[in-house]
Amino acid sequence: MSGLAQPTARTGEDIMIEANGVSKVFGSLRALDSVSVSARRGTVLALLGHNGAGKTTLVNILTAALPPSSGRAAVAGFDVARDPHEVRKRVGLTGQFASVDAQLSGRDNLVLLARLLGADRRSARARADELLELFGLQDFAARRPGTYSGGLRRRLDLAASLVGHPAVVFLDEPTTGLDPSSRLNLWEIVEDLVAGGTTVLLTTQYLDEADRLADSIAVLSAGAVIASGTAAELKSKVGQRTVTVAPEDGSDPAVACEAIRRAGLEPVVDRANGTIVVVIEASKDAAVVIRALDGAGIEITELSFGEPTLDDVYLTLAERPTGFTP
Ligand SMILES: Nc1ncnc2c1ncn2[C@@H]1O[C@H](COP(=O)(O)OP(=O)(O)OP(=O)(O)O)[C@@H](O)[C@H]1O
Repeated sequence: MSGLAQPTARTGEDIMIEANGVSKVFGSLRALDSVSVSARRGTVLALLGHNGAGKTTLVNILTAALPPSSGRAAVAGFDVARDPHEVRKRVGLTGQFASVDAQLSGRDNLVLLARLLGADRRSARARADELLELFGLQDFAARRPGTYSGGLRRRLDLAASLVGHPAVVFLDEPTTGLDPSSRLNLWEIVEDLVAGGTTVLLTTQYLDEADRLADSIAVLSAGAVIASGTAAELKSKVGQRTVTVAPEDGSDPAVACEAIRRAGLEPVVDRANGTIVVVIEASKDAAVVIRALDGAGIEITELSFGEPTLDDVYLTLAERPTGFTP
């Protein structure tokens, strides 16, 4: 009789996902061109890119479903080309739930998956119940997945991918089509999972999702990584932080601008909104603007900060085919 073993990474392994100069060629098409990405244990790596950028191909290589044409990829310290079985034992893939039995209840499906992974009946039931509780699915355990809402199906799908205690989970667009509260619920589940040491590779079209969940982001375009880093690093590459002030009605914008300039910053007047926009390097520069206007006797009726968003990053960096809508 056996339970579900937790396959471990190679001893001391901290980099759980690594692609090094990975290329993939399909006939005359170079789907991946020398892609390098990595993720440490217990972190989320997000892959962003338009349709056809190469995300699925990279995921297929990292899950040992497809061999790279050249370059090296490893998961949990095991090379995908040399040790594909070891890799497959350690990865969880969402989107797999469609392949299980539609006639079985949610719980019985999880039990069946655990049995297929070699657990005895008792351990399989225990693992199913553990996951049902973790995902708040106890009340739906006896129902068939076909009767579930979209949000419940995604949760069951994610639960199914975790049956074998994978060290690395691949989430392919996990919240597409979900309502805001179901998205939030799934994000919290992913955050708990990562806090527990699981490493996640997330592909998403939602930049707010990458912003919230990802420790690092790689932007893929036409098979190549065109930018990578934390969300903050990517934002600072493409955009500037600004502070926008609205001086009181009737005040002369030229006087306000002169005061800001004397304080060492460069203002721009937005005539359409009657506001003044100042590019700032640090939060303390906002105080400089306020003090400068106060010193000139100008009241401020509105004050706001502008941060570049990941949308700015994506739209600036990613090469977009005609007709593509992010
Ligand atoms: N088995 C294959 N044979 C030939 N070409 C392929 C194969 N798989 C993928 N491609 C091509 O490789 C390129 C990258 O495809 P891939 O599916 O990796 O992109 P993607 O970023 O995952 O896109 P999507 O968001 O649409 O899933 C595309 O041009 C695609 O048509």
